[in-house]
Amino acid sequence: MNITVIGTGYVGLVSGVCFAELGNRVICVDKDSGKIDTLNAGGIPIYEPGLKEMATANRLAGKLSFTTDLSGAVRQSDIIILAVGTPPLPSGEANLAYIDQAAIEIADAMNGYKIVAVKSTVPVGTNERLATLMRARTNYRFDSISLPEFLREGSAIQDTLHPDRIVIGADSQSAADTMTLLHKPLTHQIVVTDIRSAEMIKYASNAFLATKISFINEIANICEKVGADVTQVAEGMGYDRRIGPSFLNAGIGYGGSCFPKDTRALIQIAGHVDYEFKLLRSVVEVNQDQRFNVIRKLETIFEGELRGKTVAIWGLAFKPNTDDVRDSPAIEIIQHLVDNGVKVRAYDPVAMSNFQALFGKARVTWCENPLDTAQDADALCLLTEWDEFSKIDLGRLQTVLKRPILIDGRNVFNEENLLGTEFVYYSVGRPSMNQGVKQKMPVLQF
Ligand SMILES: NC(=O)C1=CN([C@@H]2O[C@H](COP(=O)(O)OP(=O)(O)OC[C@H]3O[C@@H](n4cnc5c(N)ncnc54)[C@H](O)[C@@H]3O)[C@@H](O)[C@H]2O)C=CC1
Ligand SMILES: O=C(O)[C@H]1O[C@H](OP(=O)(O)OP(=O)(O)OC[C@H]2O[C@@H](n3ccc(=O)[nH]c3=O)[C@H](O)[C@@H]2O)[C@H](O)[C@@H](O)[C@@H]1O
Repeated sequence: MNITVIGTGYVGLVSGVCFAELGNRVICVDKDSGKIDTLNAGGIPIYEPGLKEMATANRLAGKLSFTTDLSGAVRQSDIIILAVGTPPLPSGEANLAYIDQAAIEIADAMNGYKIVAVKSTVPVGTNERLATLMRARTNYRFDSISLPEFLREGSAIQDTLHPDRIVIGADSQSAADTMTLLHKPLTHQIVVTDIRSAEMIKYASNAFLATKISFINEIANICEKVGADVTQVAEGMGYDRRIGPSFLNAGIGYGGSCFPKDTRALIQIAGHVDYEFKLLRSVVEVNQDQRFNVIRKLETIFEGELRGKTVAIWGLAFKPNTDDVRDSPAIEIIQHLVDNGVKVRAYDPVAMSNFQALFGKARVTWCENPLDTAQDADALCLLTEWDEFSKIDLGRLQTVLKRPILIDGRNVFNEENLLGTEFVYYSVGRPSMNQGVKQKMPVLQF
């Protein structure tokens, strides 16, 4: 099929490349000419394992091209996929300005029947509103499809080529059939729904996953007080097929461009129809507070006096295998530290320049590798579980730090790693793992 994908962020680029990989002819469009130039020169504007190789192969095979010419691309295609950003407004609502603009541009470029599918995450009712917007500008017939995306950054190709399910929201049977045919090589688990339900499935899925994370983080916080180990608790829970083992890793809370944005947007969507989503409000609140446990642990160790201390930070991306720092918990943690007179030394294997662009280069010492970062620091905080960090020899690390203090925000290290070291070690919800920490568990009263 001939497909145009509009927007070359994570979603647009990965789905465009994967549709080409499946044998379709794909044109990826972006209004950012810098991104298109990079793509045409064989580069990739995001860090995503395996994407560059697959994009290059399909581009050289003539199945994939990149352009800023939206109308030219639309005219050559039967299916238009919208994958532009829907970032949050200060109110928490999704900013639909980009998608509205793209829909207008598509309508103005129409030259015959097309399917217009929205992969961007949009509030319930948006597809209908976009269709109205387009119908006011074109007499050509088109069908709207809600095509929510469930890929994760860092494993985006695997998630796209082997999805758990594909959701197609449609009000036209023939358009639903065409989209089913397009996705058939990927999975048999194709769910066709009405458009509003498809839009809701996306928000409900992200909100549920965020709920799992905040739930296990609260369990971890209680574990720290009652002397249980959250990793054992999560394992024991996860064998129950009704619960499942994934998304039960306690840590510093979720970040990224989607969970924080989509949970807030769903609260707003509910609010617009006079429903207070109390559970989701708490999920957001718990998540917001969880990152400050790192600071609270530092304060406990330094008896409230952080000013003048040097703290090393390992990891700036919101998760490993991505250079994305949007809503990364590291931002607020570092902000709090520098605001309170702490000298911060930071390192991330791939996300450093994106972090600097967002946070500014001043006020932090940027380092070249994990050990250089830890040099003469009073404490080290691990915020992203990159493989590079888990492979570090803690015996060696101990010798470069001024004081062997390690706050492991992602439960990366185990007892074996710590054996023979003198680390003051705190992790998340694993009080029995705490080393060198004077902490007496209370006698539990019933
Ligand atoms: N990042 C992710 O992992 C996932 C994102 N989503 C959703 O997918 C959507 C896109 O997200 P990202 O890929 O992260 O977006 P992004 O913000 O990284 O990229 C969007 C791209 O669209 C381009 N764009 C905006 N308006 C345009 C126009 N009129 N014409 C051509 N290009 C235009 C921008 O220049 C930008 O390059 C969002 O709604 C997001 O919530 C859904 C699942 C996963
Ligand atoms: O809508 C989206 O954009 C995407 O959002 C998430 O994908 P992503 O944000 O790329 O990454 P995740 O792997 O879900 O991690 C999100 C955050 O949760 C944290 N997390 C995840 C899992 C866990 O057990 N514990 C935990 O703290 C991660 O560290 C990270 O900060 C969803 O997993 C995707 O299905 C969805 O398509």
